[in-house]
Amino acid sequence: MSRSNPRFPGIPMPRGQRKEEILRAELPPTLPLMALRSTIVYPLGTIAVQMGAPENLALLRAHEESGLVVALVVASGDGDDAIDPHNFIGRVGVAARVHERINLPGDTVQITLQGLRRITIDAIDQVNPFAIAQIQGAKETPADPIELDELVARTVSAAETLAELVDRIPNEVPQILKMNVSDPGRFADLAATNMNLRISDKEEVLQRLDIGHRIRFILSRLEREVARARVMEDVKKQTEVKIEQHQREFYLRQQLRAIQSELGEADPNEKESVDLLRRIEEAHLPEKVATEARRETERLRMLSPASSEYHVLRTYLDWVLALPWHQRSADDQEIVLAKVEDALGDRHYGLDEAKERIIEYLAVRKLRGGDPTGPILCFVGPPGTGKTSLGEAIANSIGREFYRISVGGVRDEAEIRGHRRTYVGAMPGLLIQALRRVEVRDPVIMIDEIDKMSNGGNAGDPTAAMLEVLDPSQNTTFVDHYLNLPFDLSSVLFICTANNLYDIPGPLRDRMEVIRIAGYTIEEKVEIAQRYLMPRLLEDHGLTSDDIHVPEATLGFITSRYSREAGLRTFERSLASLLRKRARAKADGDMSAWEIGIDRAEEILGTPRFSMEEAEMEPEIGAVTGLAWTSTGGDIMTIEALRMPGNGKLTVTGQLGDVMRESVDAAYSFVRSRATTLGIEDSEFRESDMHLHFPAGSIPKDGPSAGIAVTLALASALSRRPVRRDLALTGEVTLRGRVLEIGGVKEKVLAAYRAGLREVIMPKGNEKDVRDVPQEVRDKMAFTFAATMDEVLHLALLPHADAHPADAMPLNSSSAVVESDGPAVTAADTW
Ligand SMILES: Nc1ncnc2c1ncn2[C@@H]1O[C@H](COP(=O)(O)OP(=O)(O)OP(=O)(O)O)[C@@H](O)[C@H]1O
Repeated sequence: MSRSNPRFPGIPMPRGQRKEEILRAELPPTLPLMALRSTIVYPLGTIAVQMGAPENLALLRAHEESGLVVALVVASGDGDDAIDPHNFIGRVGVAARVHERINLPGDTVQITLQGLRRITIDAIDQVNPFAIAQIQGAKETPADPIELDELVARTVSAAETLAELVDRIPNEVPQILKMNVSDPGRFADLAATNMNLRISDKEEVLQRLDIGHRIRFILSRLEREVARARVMEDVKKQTEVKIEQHQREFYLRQQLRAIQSELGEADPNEKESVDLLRRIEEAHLPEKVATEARRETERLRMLSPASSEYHVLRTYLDWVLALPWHQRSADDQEIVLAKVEDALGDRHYGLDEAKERIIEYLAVRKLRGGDPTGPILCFVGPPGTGKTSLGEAIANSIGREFYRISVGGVRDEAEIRGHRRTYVGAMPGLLIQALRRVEVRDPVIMIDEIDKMSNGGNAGDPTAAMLEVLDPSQNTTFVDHYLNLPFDLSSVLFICTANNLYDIPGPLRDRMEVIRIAGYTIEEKVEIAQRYLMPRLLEDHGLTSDDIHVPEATLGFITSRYSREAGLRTFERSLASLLRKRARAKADGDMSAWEIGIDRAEEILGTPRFSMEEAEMEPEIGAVTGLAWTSTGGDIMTIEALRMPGNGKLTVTGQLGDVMRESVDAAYSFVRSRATTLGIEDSEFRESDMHLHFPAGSIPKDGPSAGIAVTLALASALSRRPVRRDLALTGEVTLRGRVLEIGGVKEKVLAAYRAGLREVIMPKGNEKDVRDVPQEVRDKMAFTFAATMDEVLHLALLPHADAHPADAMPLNSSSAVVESDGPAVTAADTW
């Protein structure tokens, strides 16, 4: 009995039957069929296999006698497929003898198989419980001897190369092959067994009865393996070189560091990068940020501290580490609405609608918790009306930091989004700077003057960048150009402020929840001064109410004669001037109680800047009081029309925009069309020139809402009929005389009221807007809502008055002229 040689499978131990005996042995006509899945034994070879398939186990159980001979075949497919023995009919198998059975745990039996001869399966006699096949010895075709030599030589040479290149193939294999060249069939089987072919190739070798074909097939497989092994070898070599280089550098660097530290010259770069890496770990940065920071630290280590790049990188890392990636002061869920309500109420007079809407907005934010989508709050109103202080109060009451960014005049996208690091002196944008300053990621950031941001230009569109900052659907991954890393801005509560809603770039305006703050009446300002401004100012100046007392009448005098504005800025400044005087005196030892009467106030503040009653009340020809709506609130404005001999020319002066100029032309045409009704001779138009002037010429004016005032002024001058000056007008007029709706009603009415006027004519379409005017003002004023210009003319134009000859007579130049507390030139004002 031969045993398997463990070193060379298929080479029997030189014991037991000899080859000739085996080949000569008679085979019975039927043999039990045993299908193997992952291996095969060729004639004269020996292998040990473990049997687990039920049919093979059944076969072994049925034939326990020693020396059992079976027909071995190779089953294709994977292990789970059932085997149909009929598939093997016509195929080549191996008659093999079963030796040595060893029972193993788990219903497995290990047997040793010795291959005897190739056989062909002719038929299947039985299928269950194991198959029995009719067989006969296979007839092999010998190879062409000339071709054979070459094939064998090439196969041996390929085997030698492979044995050299591939570790799995023992170096003795080519030797064994050489020793068996005299039996080419056997030679081929030995090569197939020892050269590590896959099972499908081994099966192919088994099937080939033509010896020449068999060897050629093996040769093709070996040559393919040689080619593959060569490629693998090359790759391996290259990788080894690389690894060697890395290792070399690593060891050298380690040595360098060891030497440096021995000499007390430890690399400062090294220390710095170690320190940075520690800070990166401690900062618990988001994973992406930490990875980037680590990478940049590694780069820093390589750079010379003297290089400019080193400093750029160092500053960058400082920015990354200083930003509040996680730090928060409070959660949206923690907002206590009652506290906000108290804070807003405690510090602000009136503004009921604004307060209400702020509370509603915060309520929604609180309910939505971590998902603060929704509109952006925007306070719109004239300067000094409390927008900033509302923002501060909100931040305080919800326990957040407050920060103000002014974007007025910003024309470069980089101011918002930062410069790329490649620029010299690059910095992050305003937003990231603000976050570094406040050190938390959830502050209240007030973006001031968003209406004065210029949109578009060579340097990128700041509006688009602003939109990305403010839009809750985009700002979770806001990427500043300098940082080049996404920062989540969604926890920031943004509040924008603007003086003029219509100057806010459209895309931004669409996403805003606008809260309008219109301005205060004199009475309101006095009340605010008593309740809020004075106590605060006293404290700021180190005074108490015992040191100085400013009675209500004086407060009213100061606000109407020193500041004519919608807000409280100038008023507050005037009061501060009073208190400074008092503080100085107190510092000099004056401990008396100052009572500030009107005279005393005038003494301290100087001559009043505004006359007592601004508006002219006496009817005049060609002078009309219009109402304007500017970015500093509402204002009254006199429009003067003058007729003089000439030839029908119309001159307009006073810095007007296109829309206003066109409305003057339209007004002139309308007046001509109503000439008969107004009692104007047709010759008047041909023989007179008209000059229309809008005083306060330094302030640009535009918009259509001066329409009815202009028409009235022209009609008055041409018809020589006086106009009522105790009323103010606003409204757009069409060529055919229809009066159209205008904006800014509340501001305009408050301006008229401040100027002492008690009657206003406005378009019928604006009747609804009067609701916004404070009740106490409404109660004291009369409103007329006109649908047509004819109604306006009827109401405002008085009958001819001989006392007012109008021809070429200069108008009273003291007629009310707009005075402005704001800058000399404000943005496009709207009528
Ligand atoms: N309703 C109010 N009650 C009490 N104080 C007020 C009120 N409105 C404004 N103030 C005070 O007026 C001053 C100016 O207000 P604030 O600075 O908030 O104005 P603003 O609207 O932000 O102006 P700007 O548009 O110029 O920034 C502040 O001292 C503020 O406290």
